[in-house]
Amino acid sequence: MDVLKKIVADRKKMIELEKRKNIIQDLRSFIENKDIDIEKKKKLKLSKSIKKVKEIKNPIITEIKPSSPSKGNIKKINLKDVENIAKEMIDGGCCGISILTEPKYFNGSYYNLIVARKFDIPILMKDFIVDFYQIDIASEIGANAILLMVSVLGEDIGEFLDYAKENDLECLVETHNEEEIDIALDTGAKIIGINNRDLKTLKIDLSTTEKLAPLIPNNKIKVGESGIYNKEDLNYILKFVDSALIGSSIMESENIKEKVNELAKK
Ligand SMILES: O=C(O)c1ccccc1NCC(=O)[C@H](O)[C@H](O)COP(=O)(O)O
Repeated sequence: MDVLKKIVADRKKMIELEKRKNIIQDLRSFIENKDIDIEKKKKLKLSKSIKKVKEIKNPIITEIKPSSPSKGNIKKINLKDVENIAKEMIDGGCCGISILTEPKYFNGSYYNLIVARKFDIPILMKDFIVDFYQIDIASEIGANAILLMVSVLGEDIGEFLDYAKENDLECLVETHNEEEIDIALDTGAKIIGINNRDLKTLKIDLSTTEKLAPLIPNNKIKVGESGIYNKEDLNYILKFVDSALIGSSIMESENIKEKVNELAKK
């Protein structure tokens, strides 16, 4: 079984457990104790932020990613660290923060998203969404956008987009090839991601963005994802898309604020 299939199979089992445990109740209590105005934060829009930042800086969505199947452990972090990392990313000039919430393979957590939610920055809930229940969670914890993967949802992705819209969530619709782009375009997705990482082999090929971006009309917001390590990689990717999603290289950095600042500077 390839990595993506394994992640998705495990995620489906975990979600059934989360439903049985009524995890939404626990998340609500945690939010209450943090005194965060979720309704106010939910008004932030990732799409708007990308467009606005693009005029002055490189619009980068920085990712809080403690571990991954390709890298293993990237940075061991607790909730206080998450808060500090989110602050450093914002001070460095990111246009949005992506937060991994998948626990088994990425060591992510819904609680990581909630503690970063104190800041006024659009937040993308990065998970392997296979069930509407996860969209309910994203909405409860104040995410502004969610990731929907064509490789996981196929043609069903339209229903997930509609349900996300009903919940006032923007969607980053992720694609890896021409067929997936056709599906994304058929659904009317507004923000389309191109992942440079082959999720079966985990190999990175930055030229995926160059090959696929011209297939997406320019009235869409295009995001190049994965494998961006330095300014040269970023400048190459931003020749074809509006924004870039960067995780590992920022998380591995000793000084996150400086690294984000260096990348975000035009
Ligand atoms: O990152 C992985 O190893 C991975 C493996 C299997 C499925 C998804 C995976 N990553 C998800 C992502 O799309 C990235 O976290 C994101 O684009 C940032 O990538 P990077 O800058 O290369 O960490």
